[in-house]
Order: sequence, then C-alpha cells, then structure tokens
Amino acid sequence: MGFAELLRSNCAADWDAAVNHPFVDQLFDGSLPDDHLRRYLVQDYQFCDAFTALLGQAVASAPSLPSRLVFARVLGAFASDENTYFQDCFEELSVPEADRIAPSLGPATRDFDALMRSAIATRSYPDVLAVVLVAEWLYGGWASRAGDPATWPSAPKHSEWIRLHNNPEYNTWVEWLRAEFDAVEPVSAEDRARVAGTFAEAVRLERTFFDAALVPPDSNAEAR
Ligand SMILES: Cc1ncc(CN)c(N)n1
Repeated sequence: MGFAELLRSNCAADWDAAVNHPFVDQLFDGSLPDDHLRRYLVQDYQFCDAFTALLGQAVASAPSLPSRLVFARVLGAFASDENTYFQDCFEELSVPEADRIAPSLGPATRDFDALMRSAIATRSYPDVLAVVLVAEWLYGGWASRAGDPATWPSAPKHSEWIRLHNNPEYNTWVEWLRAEFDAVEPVSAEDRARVAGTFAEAVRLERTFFDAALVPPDSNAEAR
C-alpha cells in the first residue's frame, strides 16, 4: 500500500463521512436548499484564497520543472473555470459584495485556512502536498459518486460543481498527485508523523466543512 492510501485508510471514518455527506447527496439530487449552497460557497471562496496560495507554494517547492508545470497549469484552470463558477453562483444567489470579499469565517474555514498557511510556511513539498492531495482526492471521491452525467441535476449551480471535480483532466490530476505524494514519502519517523497528522487534520476539516454548510450559522457560533 502506498503512503497516500495508508494515510487515507488511517482516517477512513472521516473520509467516508465526507465523501458520503448529506450535503453531497442533496447536491446530486438537486434538493440542496439555496441557503445551504450559498453558505457553503461563501465559505469555500475564502478556502480558495488560501488554496490558491498553497498551489503557488507547490509550484515553488516542487523538485523539478515537470512537477512545477503541473501545478502551474492547475493554478491557471483554478483561476479561470472555478472562479467563474463562484462568480456565476454569487450572481444567481444574490450574494452581497461583502460576503464575496470578506465574510465572517466559520470555525471550519478558519481552521482550514490556518492549516494551509502553516503548510505553506513549512515550504516542505510533502507537507504542502498532503493538504493539496486531501482537498483534491476527497473532492474527486465524492464527485465520482455522481455516476452518469445524464443523471446529474439540471441546475448549473449543482451540476457544474460536480463537473469541476469529475472530469477526465481532474481524475488524471488526482492520480498524478497520489503518485507524486507516494514518491516523496518521508524517510524519518518524525517527518512521516508530521505529514500524517497534517493529512488527517485536512480530512477531518473536509468533513466539518460540509457539516457547517448544513447547520445554521447561530449553531456554528454555539459550537465555538
Ligand atoms: C473545502 C474544500 N476542499 C476542497 C476543495 C476542492 N479544491 C474545495 N473547493 N473546498
């Protein structure tokens, strides 16, 4: 078993809960209330800020030009396709300007932001990769459950979020990330434990990020 698969299996409960989350089920059948989608997208746009910086660090920390180019291409797609999806949804869901730019962050968003910025600060390739891998692999995992595109929900605000994480280029990118992560598996027990801890925390936060979208903000405040 490769390092990636080992770390995933070590936190299978959180992984499976995120991949099979009710938020995802409601996205698939088109029943996700706009309020929940809006809350999720407002927080996720802030996630995307640190994630873009994380991909930039991956460009800087990668050991070779071929690897840097992969991250650079993904950064480009992220800055166009994915950003367009957010802007279109913000318009459709009448998200106020303040919530697009500087909303108050929920606990999961804040903790994810801190995790990404601490991975960036290490400048260590395996540490950066651990968070990128979880964010992309886990999203590929839930999106792959959508099955035949003919059965996807009709509204673009739902189907486009699936398509962005379930298409041949995306699947190739996730496969590449896994191989890249396995290839830089740390040798020392200390480094392995640190990277494993980062991986597990990212998986836990993916689950709580979906939880937060389905829980009213006041309940989030009480949970703090
Ligand atoms: C919280 C979260 N995790 C992962 C992804 C996919 N890049 C995302 N958009 N948001």
